[in-house]
Amino acid sequence: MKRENVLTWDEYFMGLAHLSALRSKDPVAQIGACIVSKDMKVVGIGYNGLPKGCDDDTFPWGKGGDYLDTKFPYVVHAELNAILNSGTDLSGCSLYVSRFPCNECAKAIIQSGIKRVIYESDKNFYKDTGLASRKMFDAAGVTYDKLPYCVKLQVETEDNN
Ligand SMILES: O=c1ccn([C@H]2C[C@H](O)[C@@H](COP(=O)(O)O)O2)c(=O)[nH]1
Ligand SMILES: [Zn+2]
Repeated sequence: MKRENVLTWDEYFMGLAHLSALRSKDPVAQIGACIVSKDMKVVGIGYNGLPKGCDDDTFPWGKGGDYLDTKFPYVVHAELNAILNSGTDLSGCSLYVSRFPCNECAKAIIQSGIKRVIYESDKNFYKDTGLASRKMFDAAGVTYDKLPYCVKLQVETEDNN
């Protein structure tokens, strides 16, 4: 008899986004993103991190003080990294991301041809950045759906092997 109660597709792809987020060096926010094609193949994955050649130990990770001494001007957002890592046509794809995208990521999402965003945290959703994202998504016909926090990485035990 087959196993029941396996992960749904949404849980599976959001789970991959979470796994990717674990690579982030940001001490405050670890964001993961996973792009999925119409035929349910993973075509891009990413997390928030510094651009190539920018040393994790040299660049700042703080949020306070001078703008140039904070992480904000330097970190590549998870969604953008997933798009840049994909190297393929993303028309009609879905993007799973652990936090609702900021307006800069929204622009990249729209321009890449992604048509659906599935997110978990709505930390940005009601901020100006999230409002701008929604305004652009609505105009461009990109849908966005919130997933409940239901994804847990399960450690194998003898019982569930
Ligand atoms: O759409 C987004 C927005 C932000 N991020 C990344 C960028 C930073 O590393 C953190 C945000 O840090 P806070 O301390 O929560 O301000 O998240 C992203 O990947 N995608
Ligand atoms: Zn962003």
